[in-house]
Amino acid sequence: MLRSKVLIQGVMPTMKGALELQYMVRSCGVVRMLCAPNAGCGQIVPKRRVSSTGKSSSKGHKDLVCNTRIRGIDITRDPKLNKGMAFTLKERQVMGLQGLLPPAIIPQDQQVYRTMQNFYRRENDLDRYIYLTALQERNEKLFYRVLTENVELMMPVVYTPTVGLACQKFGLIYRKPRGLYITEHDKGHIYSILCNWPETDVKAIVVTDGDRILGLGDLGAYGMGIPVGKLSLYTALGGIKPHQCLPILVDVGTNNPDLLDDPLYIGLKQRRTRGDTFYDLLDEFMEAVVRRYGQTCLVQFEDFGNQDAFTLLERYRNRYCTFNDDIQGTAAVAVAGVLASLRITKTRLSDNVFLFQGAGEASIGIANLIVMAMMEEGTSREQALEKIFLVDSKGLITKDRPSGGITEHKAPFAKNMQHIGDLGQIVKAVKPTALIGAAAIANVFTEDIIRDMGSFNERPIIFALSNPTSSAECTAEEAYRYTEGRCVFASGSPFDPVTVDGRTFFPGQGNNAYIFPGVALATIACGIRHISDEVFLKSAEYLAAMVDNEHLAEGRVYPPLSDIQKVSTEIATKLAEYAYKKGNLCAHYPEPKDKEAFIKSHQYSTDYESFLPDIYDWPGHESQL
Ligand SMILES: O=C([O-])CC(=O)C(=O)O
Ligand SMILES: [Mg+2]
Repeated sequence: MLRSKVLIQGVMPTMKGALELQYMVRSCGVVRMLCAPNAGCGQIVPKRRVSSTGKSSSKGHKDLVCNTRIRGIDITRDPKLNKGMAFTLKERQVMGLQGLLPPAIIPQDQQVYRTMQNFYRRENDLDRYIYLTALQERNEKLFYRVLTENVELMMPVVYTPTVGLACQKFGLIYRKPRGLYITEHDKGHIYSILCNWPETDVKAIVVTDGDRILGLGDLGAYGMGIPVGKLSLYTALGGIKPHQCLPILVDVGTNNPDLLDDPLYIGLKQRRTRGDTFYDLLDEFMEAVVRRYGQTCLVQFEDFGNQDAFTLLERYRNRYCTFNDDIQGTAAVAVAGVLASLRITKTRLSDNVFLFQGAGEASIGIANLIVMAMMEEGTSREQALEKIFLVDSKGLITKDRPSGGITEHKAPFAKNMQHIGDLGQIVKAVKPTALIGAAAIANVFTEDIIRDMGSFNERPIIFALSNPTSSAECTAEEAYRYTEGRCVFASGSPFDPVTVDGRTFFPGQGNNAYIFPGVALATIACGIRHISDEVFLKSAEYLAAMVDNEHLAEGRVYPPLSDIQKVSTEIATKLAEYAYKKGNLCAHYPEPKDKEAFIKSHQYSTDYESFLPDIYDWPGHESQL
């Protein structure tokens, strides 16, 4: 192989450093200056990360982000490589970018400023969603920098509630393919479709079939917005590297008549295929994931229909590395909120009586985790089940309910009492200490119901968990106002602070976003093979312990959203400690001593990589030149 020293010619006088730049050229003429002598093909080895403030940062690993043969305009078209106008003069010269960019060199800090200006100029959240999506597709590092620095402002845009609207309008706002679409016609070829995905280092997949998108129902292929949004939070909150994340939509049709008639619909125009054909397709999918990405590739199931969600979780939980966010993630965040509430109500968990409006994925998931937590307190399973009441579309779940419809998941909670249909009457009969809504029936917590909760309890717990905001069981304002500010409130979608009688309350957002990024980060870092319910109970306990007394005094049962990245890292660290202590949970050994440093070493950095490391810093460079 011919290697020679090359001097860059014809650069501006200010770039004296560039004139001295030496790099290697292969006989074929392809510039190799980005590869360290021992690096694998295409691997950037930056000398160090330089943050926008000019400080070196040790956060994050070096990433396999760049095919070094990409040059010129193609670099600016690759969101993983593109830095916009932040490319330095040296980089522009060496990488064939001169003339393709305006002459100004604009560092990332200034790009952030410009991005924020553009963000604020948009008139509504859907436009802001479209703007941020375009940024993500143009300059990934900049997108994650603005998102991580403005979580409170932007999470409601890239995630709940706006992502719900974005899914509803997906046909209209669709620009570019993001993620993989697998249809039932791909049966027998799913592995080769996974091979079409350009990244080989995928560690986490979020998959949906679009059957129950948030509380909005069947949105079919428009549901792709959900895996995309969830995985944006994997990176923004958990620090999981974007190239390790893969959003997938499994399209087996939709039963939504509006979509079947919609000329903009992007999915298969057919009614949903269910039953064995559907399960066989999912079986092939899971096998293909393992074949392509290995056994420790995490698969998060999201927004599947109720029955399928339970069936698939049972089918795969002990065979693959998987969890269902709507059952287990939501359960953990709700239980965390309840555990924190107990410090306000000054009760034990087992002293409480829970009434769930809804008996679907979320309610059953939460109810089961509460049973586990009560058993940890020393209560028997039978006694714990007695304290939990479920209401579904046919009313209270009782043993000999005339209307039936009691599935195996609801059955353990069925009560030996007379059947009551109306929620208001059920609340009066049961007198719960905690009322939890998760059935996406908007405004079902009426003024009377909320007032009743306030009359039975000094500090009633009221959680309106349904998403998006339009599906919430009541607003934060209603809950606080009708209980004279005495309730402990949380909701699935964000609500603004509420002032009642001169006191301001900060409603907590009991959204699984407090849980899944941390669980995913620990799973990926440690190679946790199977994610047990205990992992979620532990996560709930860790999260509840992060709520300090000042927060509780303001009515918050979760740490402030502005701390959610810290929370995710801490949950991941504690889970790593737990998983290694348990002994057989992890695939990745040897066990790291400092779990926090270990977890952090897996996290993404939003700092731009330097494309021109100083080759003099490469060990052994002298012998290469
Ligand atoms: O996405 C969210 O905001 C929470 C969630 O999983 C759901 O509501 O299905
Ligand atoms: Mg969900």
